[in-house]
Amino acid sequence: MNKETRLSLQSPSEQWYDDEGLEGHDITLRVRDLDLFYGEAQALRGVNIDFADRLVTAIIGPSGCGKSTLLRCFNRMNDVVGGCSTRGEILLGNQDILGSEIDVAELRRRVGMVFQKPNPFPKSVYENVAYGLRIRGIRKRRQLDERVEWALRAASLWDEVKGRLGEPAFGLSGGQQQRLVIARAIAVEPEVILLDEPCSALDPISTLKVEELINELKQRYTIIIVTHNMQQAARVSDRTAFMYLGELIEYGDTDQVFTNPRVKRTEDYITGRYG
Ligand SMILES: Nc1ncnc2c1ncn2[C@@H]1O[C@H](COP(=O)(O)OP(=O)(O)OP(=O)(O)O)[C@@H](O)[C@H]1O
Repeated sequence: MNKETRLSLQSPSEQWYDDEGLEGHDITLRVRDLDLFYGEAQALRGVNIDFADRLVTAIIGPSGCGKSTLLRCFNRMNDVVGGCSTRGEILLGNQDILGSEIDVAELRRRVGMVFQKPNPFPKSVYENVAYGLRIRGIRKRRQLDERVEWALRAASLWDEVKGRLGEPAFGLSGGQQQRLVIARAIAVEPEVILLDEPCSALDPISTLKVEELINELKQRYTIIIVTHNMQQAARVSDRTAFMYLGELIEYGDTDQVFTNPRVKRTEDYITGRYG
């Protein structure tokens, strides 16, 4: 985003947009003047934000501020909500993903999503990861085996499941299921990984494992995480976006946002004055 665009986004002390930490990173997703309506109700208001490759960006803000709505725009999950409409642009590379000509299945391969509750398919551990690969035309058993192993290793799960690949995924613990879902997403080589409260249903040890995994995965992907947990946002993210009532209020380096927020509203939220 050029400086003029940046400045035009800021009305003093109401909003703050700082993209200084983004140098040296490719911008994967560019959101421009994004408005979203559920019927008559406006849930996103003029959102402008860039997300960079090989960084983790946390989206924080009080309940109902539009975090999940924004995240769901990135792989068109809002399409299934009747009466939902958008204005503006979201560019993935050079392509506006809100366009009607977009192949939504291919978009969801490029932009993988992990939800609050682990949602493995009712299939074996192996088939959960192999499923998307088969859809992409990989049929040879050896190739599938290699790719499944690679994804499970990348999701830090291989050692725990290598002896039970044929068993139902539902037999895994919640934390293992969440890492399996992450393996399923990365098997098909996405560019962006969306995480919507990925640890809220997990115990502290599983949470730690998923956070460690996020830290490893960021070496290869653009990661965007919605979380209510301030400590988690501070631990796992490089960049933080604070939203309030559908607007992006503050965006900057995570350390700066947490230690020296530029907008009073961000400070109030971070210090627990509301939300
Ligand atoms: N399917 C829907 N239909 C109508 N309104 C919706 C729908 N989903 C969300 N909303 C509304 O849009 C606004 C933003 O909701 P959203 O779920 O994105 O917020 P959030 O910040 O993720 O909240 P939370 O932290 O509680 O998950 C809220 O006012 C919510 O009631």
